[in-house]
Amino acid sequence: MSMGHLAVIRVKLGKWNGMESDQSSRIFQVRVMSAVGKSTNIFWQECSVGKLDRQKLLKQKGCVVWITGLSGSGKSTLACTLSRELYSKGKLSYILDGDNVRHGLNKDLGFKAEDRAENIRRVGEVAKLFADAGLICIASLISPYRKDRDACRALLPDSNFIEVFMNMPLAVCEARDSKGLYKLARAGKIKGFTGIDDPYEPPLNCEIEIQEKGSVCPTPGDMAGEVVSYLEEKGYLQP
Ligand SMILES: Nc1ncnc2c1ncn2[C@@H]1O[C@H](COP(=O)(O)OS(=O)(=O)O)[C@@H](OP(=O)(O)O)[C@H]1O
Ligand SMILES: Nc1ncnc2c1ncn2[C@@H]1O[C@H](COP(=O)(O)OP(=O)(O)O)[C@@H](O)[C@H]1O
Repeated sequence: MSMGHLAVIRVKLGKWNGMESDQSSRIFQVRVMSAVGKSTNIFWQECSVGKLDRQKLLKQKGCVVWITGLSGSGKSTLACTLSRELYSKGKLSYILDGDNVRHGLNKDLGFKAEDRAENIRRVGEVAKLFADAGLICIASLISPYRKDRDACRALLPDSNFIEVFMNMPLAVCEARDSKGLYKLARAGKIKGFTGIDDPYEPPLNCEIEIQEKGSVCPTPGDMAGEVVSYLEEKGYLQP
């Protein structure tokens, strides 16, 4: 038995020292003490309301839509358009945007490789909780390193992590430069800017790739439509 994961065993009937009993169902629980990371002497707490119950209530399935790409590639635009489109269909989503999360939960992190890794790890854990809550969690971060994104994927049952790669050429992102950051990076005023002097590792097996057709970028509505079609096809928008 993995000490990190399986913390509660349910046994039908029988008496056993050290077990708690639920009189009505005659189901007994063994509470297993675990050590996870630096936490010792901890117990997993079960609740009778589970993910399936919440999904039934919300009439949808919890999952993570993870949008990755360069600054200016359209991550936030897709996230917002998708959230609005889902809302209009009566589906509940929540956006975890890198820029926003760095205003609170991750305000102690910068842009060194280890800070970016910790940024992605924390958002991956929070996204997992949102998916467990039954929501369609839209994570929108540069998330430049493949191994960090793959670690987030590994937190969830495989099909519940939908990686969307904003495959926009650097030249397009730089020409947009809506925040003026590329200009500062080119002038050497920002060091370690993704795509300029810091790496971006494209996904090898993403579920959805958004790219130009010819040299025309799909509209925000088209990009969101592609993700909604995927979610519909895979049954995420049903109980
Ligand atoms: N050095 C450097 N490199 C890249 N981006 C930078 C940097 N410094 C600040 N910014 C701004 O921070 C936003 C990216 O934050 P993320 O949390 O998504 O980044 S990461 O996933 O940890 O790499 C990013 O927002 P987006 O443009 O929405 O991607 C930038 O506005
Ligand atoms: N599909 C698109 N077509 C045209 N312009 C877009 C599209 N998506 C985003 N943009 C524009 O590009 C800029 C950067 O988009 P944004 O969503 O902020 O990117 P990111 O979150 O990846 O940094 C914004 O000015 C936005 O309006």
